[in-house]
Amino acid sequence: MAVVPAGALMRRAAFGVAVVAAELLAGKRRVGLLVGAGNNGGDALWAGYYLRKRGVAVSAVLLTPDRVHAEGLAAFRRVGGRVVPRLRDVDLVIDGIVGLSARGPLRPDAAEHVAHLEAPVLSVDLPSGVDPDTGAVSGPAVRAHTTVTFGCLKPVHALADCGDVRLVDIGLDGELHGPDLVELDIADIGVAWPVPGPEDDKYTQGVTGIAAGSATYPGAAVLATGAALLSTSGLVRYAGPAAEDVRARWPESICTGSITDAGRVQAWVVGPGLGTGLGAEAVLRTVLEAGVPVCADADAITMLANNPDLWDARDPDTLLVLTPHDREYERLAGPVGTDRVTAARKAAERYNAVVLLKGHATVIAGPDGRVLVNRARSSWAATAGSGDVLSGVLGSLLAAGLDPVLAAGCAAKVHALAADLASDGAPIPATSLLAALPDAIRAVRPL
Ligand SMILES: NC(=O)C1=CN([C@@H]2O[C@H](COP(=O)(O)OP(=O)(O)OC[C@H]3O[C@@H](n4cnc5c(N)ncnc54)[C@H](O)[C@@H]3O)[C@@H](O)[C@H]2O)[C@@H](O)CC1
Ligand SMILES: [K+]
Repeated sequence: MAVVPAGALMRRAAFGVAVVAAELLAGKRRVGLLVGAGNNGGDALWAGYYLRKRGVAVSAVLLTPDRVHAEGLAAFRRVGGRVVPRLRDVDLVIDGIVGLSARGPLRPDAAEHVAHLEAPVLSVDLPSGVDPDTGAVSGPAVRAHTTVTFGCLKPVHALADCGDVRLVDIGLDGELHGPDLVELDIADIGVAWPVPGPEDDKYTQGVTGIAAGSATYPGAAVLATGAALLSTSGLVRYAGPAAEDVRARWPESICTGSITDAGRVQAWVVGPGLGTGLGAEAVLRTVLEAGVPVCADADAITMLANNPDLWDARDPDTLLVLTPHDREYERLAGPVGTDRVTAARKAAERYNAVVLLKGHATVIAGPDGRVLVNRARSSWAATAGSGDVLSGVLGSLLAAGLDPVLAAGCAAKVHALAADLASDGAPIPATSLLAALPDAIRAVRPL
């Protein structure tokens, strides 16, 4: 703002909104603006100005007429924009209610206008009512078909549903500091995913150990072992009471009934279906003492939360990835609350571990402060056994020697992708998600 003429950034932003609006209109001609008190409303008014100049009919509801962007309103009126009490018969709504300074849900009068909309909504910067920093929705909020944002993506775009997000360059290059959150894309994952080279054999690619399952829950062991087998070409060892079931389903795995004769591994997965009794505690202790990276999931997290003495089994330099859902997180570190990034960071720091907090937006925090986010495109992965598959994938990436934050990010993304591919619009069990892992890995691998 110090180096460009006053108002220039807003007009660039608004021009970007108008271009996307024209594209969404696809020849239709009536646009309605919802205009709030700040610069977000100013953007909407200026977008209305540019659309008017293209011959679009634009009407605007001023939610706070006494606090409106004065220049934007004057420009809008100059080209024949109309101020109306209520939007009627429009083909597209531009949401300029609140932007980056928003706090809390929509106020009742704004909520009332939004509740009756039938046309698709194009949100300026973010869907109003969604928290810009956390993506939390704590009351009425706009549901955006498309969001146009400026300069860089904000946390809300990675954490919440903003519809199709379009980024408009307004000339901030060089003025922005590095990102607070990173979302891995397919190319990042394709480059990182371990595949065998000409010099490799079954041992050089990392041996994954699976300490999971019980007489009651043998399926968790079968799913986690299968996921590890399908994710990399390294060997997989299973140790535990589900050895018979695992061997029957996965003859290529090496199965033993007890952790004590499992043999050497390069990483352990511990917890899925394991139970929380004394035997399970002994297994967890053995795994933590092994001095190799550990992915601790499900019952392992519960045991670590209930019995802090177990932490003493771990050499503090042993890499640990914890993969809690919200209830498991709560046992470890208290309620997650609405700020999932801060929650994941807090637990990562407290336990000197990588924390993968599961959710529609999965947040991964490293003890070094790095944070990755992966927003699933669907919710089909929210099914029983899905977490067992995730931990198996993650364990095999740890065994292959991937950095644990990267391993967690790659596992979360490929897991979500496998759910999408398997589902194709219908509910799926975790076995189908598992079966889709090879397709998901093929989809991220470079050509
Ligand atoms: N900072 C920049 O460089 C640029 C900012 N631009 C726009 O400016 C926006 C930020 O503008 P402002 O800082 O003026 O603030 P906003 O337009 O986000 O909010 C305006 C005011 O609304 C009130 N408010 C907060 N929460 C509310 C709620 N839940 N319901 C009703 N009212 C609420 C507050 O009094 C707040 O100050 C960005 O989102 C973007 O659209 C763009 O023009 C491009 C350049
Ligand atoms: K908005």
